[in-house]
Amino acid sequence: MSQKKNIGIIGGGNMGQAMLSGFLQQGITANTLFVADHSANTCTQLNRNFGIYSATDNASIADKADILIVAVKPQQMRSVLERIAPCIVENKLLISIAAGITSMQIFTWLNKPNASIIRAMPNTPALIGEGITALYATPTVSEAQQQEAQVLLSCLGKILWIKKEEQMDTVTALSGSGPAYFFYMMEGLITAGIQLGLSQQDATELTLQTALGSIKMAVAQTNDLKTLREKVTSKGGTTERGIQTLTQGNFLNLLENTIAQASQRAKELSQEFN
Ligand SMILES: NC(=O)C1=CN([C@@H]2O[C@H](COP(=O)(O)OP(=O)(O)OC[C@H]3O[C@@H](n4cnc5c(N)ncnc54)[C@H](O)[C@@H]3O)[C@@H](O)[C@H]2O)C=CC1
Ligand SMILES: O=C(O)[C@@H]1CCC=N1
Repeated sequence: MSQKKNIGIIGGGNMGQAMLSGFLQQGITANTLFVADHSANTCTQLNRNFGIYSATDNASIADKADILIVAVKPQQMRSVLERIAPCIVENKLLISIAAGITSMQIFTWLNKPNASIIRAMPNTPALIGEGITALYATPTVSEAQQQEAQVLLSCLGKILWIKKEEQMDTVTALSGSGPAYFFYMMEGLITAGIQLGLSQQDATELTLQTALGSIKMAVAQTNDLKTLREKVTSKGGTTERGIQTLTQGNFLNLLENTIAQASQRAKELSQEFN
């Protein structure tokens, strides 16, 4: 991707670094990427590992950036935004990836009702360009800025625009947190395989390739998910017994509750750090 805008990221942690990797892999040049992190150690590592400019002073990075991504924890959002507010001049696009924190809170903490704010919810597969980022643009964001955000964040994988901001909490619970659920499930399958006599190496290879193959079939959409499941499930066979066990354990209910609870937590984060 070729672009001339300066991209700033405040917060060079897990998600900040996943985004940085995605940008660099897609050809955004290191001399247009600037990261602020309050840890001097992190700044040194970012500079060494990614060859980008990094500093502990948020305002200096906010000043340099045409597009500023704020990637600190929800609990740090208020103090970070209040301090960088003078740097958020007209035409600068601010993208927040913080779970739960609403655009209303961002406008209030910046004390800039006309600032251009986009809320984004990426996920860690951004690291390898296989993420999905949901985006919500506030009414102050121009068409051109939406396009800029879309082009930039497409470096991380797919993009999905959301029209209603309240849906961002569900999105956060589903795709923001989602990689953790898949990793957890794979951890569990590997452990089960080992407990039933497989070596760690064999259980891992069987689990990961099965996950990869299943995902590829699901994405190919030659059949819907139910049909794909039914094609594995022989009558009176092994899968049927396995699925029965999941059903008896209320697996689908558990998943529904998982997303509901994670979404509820996003709402709480917003209230806690108001
Ligand atoms: N980790 C994930 O999978 C995802 C995280 N998010 C959101 O991204 C944000 C960051 O999450 P993570 O990267 O997981 O957290 P993290 O803790 O790994 O990274 C946060 C970084 O911010 C730095 N930091 C803390 N206070 C700061 C300050 N005042 N000024 C500058 N830097 C500061 C920390 O040193 C740290 O490197 C959160 O708001 C989270 O909701 C969104 C989508 C996915
Ligand atoms: O767990 C969290 O709060 C963040 C938001 C989505 C993924 N990680």
